[in-house]
Amino acid sequence: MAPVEKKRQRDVRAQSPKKRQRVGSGSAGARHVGNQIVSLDDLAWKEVALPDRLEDAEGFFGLEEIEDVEVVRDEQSGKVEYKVPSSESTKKHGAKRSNGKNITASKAKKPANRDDDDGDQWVGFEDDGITAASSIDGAKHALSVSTNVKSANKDKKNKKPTSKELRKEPGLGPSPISGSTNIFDALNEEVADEVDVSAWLQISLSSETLSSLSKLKFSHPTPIQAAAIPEILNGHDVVGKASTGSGKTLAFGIPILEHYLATRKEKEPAAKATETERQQPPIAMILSPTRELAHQLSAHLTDLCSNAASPGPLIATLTGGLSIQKQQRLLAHADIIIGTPGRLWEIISGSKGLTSWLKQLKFLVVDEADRLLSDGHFQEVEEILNTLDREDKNENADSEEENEFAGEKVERQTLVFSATLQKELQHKLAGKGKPSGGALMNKQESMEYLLKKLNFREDRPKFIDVNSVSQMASGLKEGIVECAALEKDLHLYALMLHYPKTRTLIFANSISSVRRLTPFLQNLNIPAHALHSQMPQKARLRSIERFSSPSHPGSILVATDVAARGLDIPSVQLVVHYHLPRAADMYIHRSGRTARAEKSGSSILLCAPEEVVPVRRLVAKVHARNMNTDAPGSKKFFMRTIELDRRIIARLKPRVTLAKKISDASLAKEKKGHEDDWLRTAAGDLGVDYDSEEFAAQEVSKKGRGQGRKKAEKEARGLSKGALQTLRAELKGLLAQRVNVGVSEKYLTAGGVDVDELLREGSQGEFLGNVDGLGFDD
Ligand SMILES: Nc1ncnc2c1ncn2[C@@H]1O[C@H](COP(=O)(O)OP(=O)(O)OP(=O)(O)O)[C@@H](O)[C@H]1O
Repeated sequence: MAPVEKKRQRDVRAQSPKKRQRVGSGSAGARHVGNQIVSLDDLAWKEVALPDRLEDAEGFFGLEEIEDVEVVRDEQSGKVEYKVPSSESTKKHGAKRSNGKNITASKAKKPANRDDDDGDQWVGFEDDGITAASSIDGAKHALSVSTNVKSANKDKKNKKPTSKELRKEPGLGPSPISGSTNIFDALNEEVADEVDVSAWLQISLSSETLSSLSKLKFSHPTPIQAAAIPEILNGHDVVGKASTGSGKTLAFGIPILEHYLATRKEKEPAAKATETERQQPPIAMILSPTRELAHQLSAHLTDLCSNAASPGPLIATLTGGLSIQKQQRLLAHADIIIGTPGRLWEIISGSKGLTSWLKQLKFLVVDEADRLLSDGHFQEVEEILNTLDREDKNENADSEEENEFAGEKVERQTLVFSATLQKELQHKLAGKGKPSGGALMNKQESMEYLLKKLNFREDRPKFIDVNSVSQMASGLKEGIVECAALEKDLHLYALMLHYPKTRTLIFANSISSVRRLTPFLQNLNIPAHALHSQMPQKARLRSIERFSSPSHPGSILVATDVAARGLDIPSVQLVVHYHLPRAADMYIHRSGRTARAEKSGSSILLCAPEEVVPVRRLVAKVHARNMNTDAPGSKKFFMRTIELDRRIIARLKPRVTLAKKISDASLAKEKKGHEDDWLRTAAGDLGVDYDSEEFAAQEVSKKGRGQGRKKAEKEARGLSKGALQTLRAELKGLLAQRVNVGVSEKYLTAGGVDVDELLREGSQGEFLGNVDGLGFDD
């Protein structure tokens, strides 16, 4: 390998401690100095004199060069070593490191060649690969060194760092290496993958967590993270409320990771133990209202943890629709359990040894707490909570009711998060009144009840509300498209054409609507995927995967409210409410699938004339505080009415009519197939013959509700294969045709490309009437 000559430049970025650690461990090669391999920092760097005219150095402070160094990289491990001629190495370093074991450098035990570096704070390079930065204090120390150097650089005219100071930095800046192996560039790439995380120093976190955050490129905590993490680390119960997409997952995920790092890092790999050998109880249990959210939480925490620790915590995700046996095996060794209440309860109630371990949980997290309580999950949540606290019940209680709330204070911390919680609950919680029990509790009473059931370890959990003014993300723009109830499909299609190549989530209120709308849009060449709770779990995950795929930025997901909560799919730019959300909180959560993590996005309600009043009421509820307050941070709320040009709508109608006919026919045939199967099975069970024609004739003779729909279904079912093919061919022809918008020469095609062009060329007046674009420009 050719000897290389390299110039290095001080890298002024703050590096994460982990990075330093990694470089440090690479320098373990220094133990072999006698064999002419030295660490990067121990090479005989020479300072390069800069010409005077580079007085402010343009960032080139402390350029150093090195000669006669051979850079060797192990292809398999990627480890980099630096070889210098024997005489050079012994001249500079030989006397220093004859025995690797003795070279455990720390601030106190500096290598001999740094004896002249009095006052040096840098402790990142240690020869045994363990840096002082691996402790919490060390991390802060190391980061603050980098940060200080960075700010010193900003002020470089006043204070030029000495070469000694520069040597504190790893020196992996741009590298004009001559030679065939540009190994320094590879290292630089790694550094470029990380960001300055000094803004996180306000929270006391371990170096491993900081390193992970750096790799995730999370340069600063979000407000809910900054407020909640310290409270959780201090052992408090927390009820956290923050707008959608504001980072609530890591607000509880980071403290769980910190606990793991502090207590478990060195444990035996879990996979080695058998079920009966479980050594330690799980640290945390996280309850999620939906399967998709549970899997997403798991992925999010895995990202955080796997970057921070090896081995990282074992995360078991327990949701319905996937093999229960596999989940039971995972659960046996899990450090973190994430699950939907139904499957969790199924496993917990069927397992004998598990309960005693679960009682020792350190954290119970109730994500999307208000949803967990409603929508039929509550009974299972209650069962799980009762199980966790069973031993704590007062055996002498006179009545079952008294017993219900007689739980002793537990050790575990309880963390409750959502974008929609009512602060009033906190006050209620402190009150003496007994909740009115039974299934008919309203939502607020139910929440109060849940909070009591959660058996907080403190009398009053810390209530953190970082968005007391608005639950909606600040980058969200909202609008309404008014249209006749029977024209919603048409307007939906027109909207999709207005937003080509836009990742869009369409919400409908029923599974049957999702089943209908998805093929309808597909017939119109719109890349739609379905998501609802009756789909097999694997198909659900596949839909989300396809919808999220970066290679298909214009994917559409048609979903029920199963997708409304918590789902974090990158770059969803538009949410369309095909049906009005049933409640204000659902509007917030649905709309919260866009404009996440400080990005922007739009939410549009398709609204029939008779729905205008309920919409206004709903919107008023959501934005009530915004509209009534001058509080800082409140913005003037403005919901635009978006008018789609009638001429365009009229010209799209034939396509839509055909697409509907085709999808209705396919659905009716499918439905008939299912019905026949069901009736045949039922008839078989009863021991009678089933004749579908005879059954249909009897149905038709009955009068009453639903006969119109049934008739339409029958007609759709009656379309022959050939007729269906003719319709498809007709639609194909229409999709390929221009849609003349009258005055304009422009045209639409199903691909939507021409709409783009239309808008770009200033013809939007033609296309959109008097609306500015879609009304979201300011
Ligand atoms: N400190 C941070 N800096 C930048 N991005 C972050 C940070 N913390 C989290 N994120 C990102 O923000 C996005 C939203 O986070 P998360 O899903 O936790 O939001 P949420 O508040 O739980 O939303 P919802 O209420 O909809 O469930 C995620 O993509 C996450 O990776």
